Amino acid sequence: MAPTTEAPQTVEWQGRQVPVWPMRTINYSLLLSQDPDEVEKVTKACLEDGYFQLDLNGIDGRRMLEDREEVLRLMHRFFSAPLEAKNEYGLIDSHLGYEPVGNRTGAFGAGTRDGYEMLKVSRDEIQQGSPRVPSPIKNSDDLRVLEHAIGSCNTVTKVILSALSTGMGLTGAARFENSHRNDRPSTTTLSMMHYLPANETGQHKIGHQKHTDISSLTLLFSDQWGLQIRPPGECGAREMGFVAPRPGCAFVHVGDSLRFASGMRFQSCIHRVVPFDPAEHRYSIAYFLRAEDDTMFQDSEGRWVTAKEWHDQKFKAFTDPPVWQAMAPKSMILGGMVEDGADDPVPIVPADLVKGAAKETAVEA
Ligand SMILES: O=C(O)CCC(=O)C(=O)O
Ligand SMILES: [Fe+2]
Repeated sequence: MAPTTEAPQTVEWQGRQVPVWPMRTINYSLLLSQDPDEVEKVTKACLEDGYFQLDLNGIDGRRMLEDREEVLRLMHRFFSAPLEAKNEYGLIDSHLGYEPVGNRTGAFGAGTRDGYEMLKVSRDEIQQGSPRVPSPIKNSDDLRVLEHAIGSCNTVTKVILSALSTGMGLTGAARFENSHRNDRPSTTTLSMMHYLPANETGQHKIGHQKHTDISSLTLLFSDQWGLQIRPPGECGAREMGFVAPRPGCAFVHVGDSLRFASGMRFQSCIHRVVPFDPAEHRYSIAYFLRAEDDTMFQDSEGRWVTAKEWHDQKFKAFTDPPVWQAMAPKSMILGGMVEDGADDPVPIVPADLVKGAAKETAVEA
């Protein structure tokens, strides 16, 4: 592996040095022309790591970056609206609608809840021209912002998917794009997340639980620290470490569906979100490119499932109460990826704001 990042190798978090994992950087403009070296590089990144930084600086990616800025502005406005307005439709479907803080398990496992609110907009609904979005962002300018962003994210992720098909030597109907056609129903969605400061949510509502994504590819934007990953290692995924935000880049990672579609050859990325600075509001945007609903693949337990079934079962595992979640196979939450040791090798030195959460981690480990 050839790491290409200027980020520090460790960073201080909660009183100890935590790794900042190096990773490959893929140039979007080169990928757009299917540059053979870049195709090989992105394929290797998915085979060996399951993630990479996508550099969108330059004429081809700049439009995506501008769309992202517009979405960020819209998010700030939306999330400051009253709860009743944001929750006008509630969670319409698991890939569509509003979820308040605390709907899922939190960053530090059983007994904690998540510390973010989230609005998801379905790509299919945007394409059909009748999206159900809450009134604070329902005017025509806002809908255009969402349409542009979803259009850009769709193009960018399809370019990556196409390079991966080529890199894996797939042809004709076997190419990954053929199970991600725009006119077929899917749970593909744009997800906008707002993590509240830990001192507002309290010590038991923090971050985002450790998981792999349901999706084929996730295109993730955030300027702020907080995302952690466990890179795959020879004896199972290694220690939790941070992903350094990079200007003009998106963090792209492989989710379960593409790992399954690759016959388990691609790595699915184990990640979670923790409060890097417990006093700040954190904003992130994730585009989840998902396979057509009726795509069949063999999951981590060897069962034949459709993309929609995997989506619904795993979403349920994310939102189930801890007792039920503990009964779900571990391969559900982590997509069959294996870990080496606990998330945090030594118990976290408790910072005042997350004292309860740190205790939970120590117990869990
Ligand atoms: O907020 C982030 O940076 C990551 C969110 C995430 O992992 C997810 O929504 O699946
Ligand atoms: Fe995720």
